Amino acid sequence: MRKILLISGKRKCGKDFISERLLNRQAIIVRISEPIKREWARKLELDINAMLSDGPYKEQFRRDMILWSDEVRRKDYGFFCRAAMKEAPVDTVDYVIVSDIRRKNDIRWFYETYGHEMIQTVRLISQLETRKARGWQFTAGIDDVPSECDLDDSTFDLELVNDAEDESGEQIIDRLLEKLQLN
Ligand SMILES: Nc1ncnc2c1ncn2[C@@H]1O[C@H](COP(=O)(O)OP(=O)(O)OP(=O)(O)O)[C@@H](O)[C@H]1O
Repeated sequence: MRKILLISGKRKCGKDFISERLLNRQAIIVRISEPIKREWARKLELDINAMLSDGPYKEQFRRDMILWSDEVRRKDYGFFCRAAMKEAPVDTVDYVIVSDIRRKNDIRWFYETYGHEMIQTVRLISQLETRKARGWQFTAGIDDVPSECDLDDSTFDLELVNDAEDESGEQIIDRLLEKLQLN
């Protein structure tokens, strides 16, 4: 593993979309939300595949998962970062893309665990209109809590606007690779 990309951004700004288009470059995607969803699915006997997909199924559990995972994080802020990295075959690839960075403590855990040289932070930004067109609507308890807002005042190695609809994602991926010099 040579580099870890930590990708953050508000809901529907394209974190999964962009991460998936980076995949053919000796990379895997790691999602911090995965161990959370697995545990939740096990406890409540939910459909784990629907929970992991980007469809609407997971949305009905989002608020409760935030509350429960915050409780776990209060005792151990790196718990889910550690679990997600442990589950993934990170040593078989050059690049690890963490596609759902949401908190300052997530970034802190990666810096502390892997060192600053290995980490690049990326913030995706989309206008409200774009996010609405992609299905986002403001939800109290989700859009106004730390899991969505903690990184609003942070700085990143790279901020990238993802407003243009570009099914191949090629333009934005080229800009990302060029800026981060990952080619
Ligand atoms: N540049 C783009 N061109 C075309 N469609 C896009 C682009 N970026 C994102 N989308 C589409 O917008 C929708 C939301 O993107 P995505 O699921 O990646 O967002 P997200 O940031 O991961 O959201 P969440 O935080 O809710 O999981 C998806 O249907 C995706 O295909």
